[in-house]
Amino acid sequence: MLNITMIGCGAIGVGVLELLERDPQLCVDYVIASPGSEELVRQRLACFKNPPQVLTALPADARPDLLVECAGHRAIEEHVLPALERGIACLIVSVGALSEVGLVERLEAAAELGRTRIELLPGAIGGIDALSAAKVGGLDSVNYTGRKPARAWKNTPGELVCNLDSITEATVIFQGSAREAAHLYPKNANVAATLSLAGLGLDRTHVTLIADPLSEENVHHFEARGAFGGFELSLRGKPLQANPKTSALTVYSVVRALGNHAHAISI
Ligand SMILES: NC(=O)C1=CN([C@@H]2O[C@H](COP(=O)(O)OP(=O)(O)OC[C@H]3O[C@@H](n4cnc5c(N)ncnc54)[C@H](O)[C@@H]3O)[C@@H](O)[C@H]2O)C=CC1
Ligand SMILES: O=C([O-])CC(=O)C(=O)O
Repeated sequence: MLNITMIGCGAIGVGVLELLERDPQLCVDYVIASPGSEELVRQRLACFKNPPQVLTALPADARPDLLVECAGHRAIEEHVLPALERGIACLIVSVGALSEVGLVERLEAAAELGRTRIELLPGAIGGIDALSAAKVGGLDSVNYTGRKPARAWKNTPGELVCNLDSITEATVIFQGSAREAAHLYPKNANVAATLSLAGLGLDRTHVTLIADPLSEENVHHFEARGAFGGFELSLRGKPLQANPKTSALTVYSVVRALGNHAHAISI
């Protein structure tokens, strides 16, 4: 059995815990919450048969097999970097945090120091295996478009581009590099960052973000061209009820990755 620590327990975290209840090979012992939110998180977990312990930091003597981040960009600096230095293998969904200049190198150095690894999860997108394989032969272009219902862009800079409550047609709210998208939209452009880290890099991956009042889905579309040929993928993700910014596939991606660490066959 693998002992797991989970950072953050919101829409993704609760969804993951619900699914892991079925798997005797995976046990989440600790949930790390933001200071001040511990009681709220304990209430969220009250319905679980064996709720994890809720803390604000990993105890100094704790030695989980895996740490999985489901919290947000700040959690990478706060929890993932120190855990890597302590030799704890980490899986993260807030991949957009790696758009901060120098953070990739610091994570690499921390993992080398701790003789461990950090795994960037695909989250809401697919095709990362093919894209990163295509990169080996050389890529010419990767273009990504993220289209979400207007409500998913609340409390983002998209509110300065258009009135999200009154737009009647799909409206482009951002065009630029994946690095800029991930920085401006930390809760909506992790996919852009993941595609760029697998492919052409944060500065050469072109990103378009769209608020679509007529859509009920989070649609992730990308096209890649290179020595391998070309491919395009359109993924129409169902948003989570608990957080319309986040697609349900992100939860399943975390559960799949954790299962792959525990089970005899990984796929
Ligand atoms: N790679 C991907 O495809 C996707 C990645 N994400 C990432 O996952 C994150 C979480 O998504 P949701 O669960 O939907 O958000 P949420 O807002 O429902 O839950 C996040 C939880 O983490 C907690 N939290 C935030 N910062 C923390 C910290 N530094 N330490 C401990 N706890 C912290 C919050 O209090 C909250 O309870 C997003 O912010 C985004 O960065 C989200 C969707 C897709
Ligand atoms: O969950 C999704 O659809 C994708 C998402 O929020 C992100 O890329 O940050």
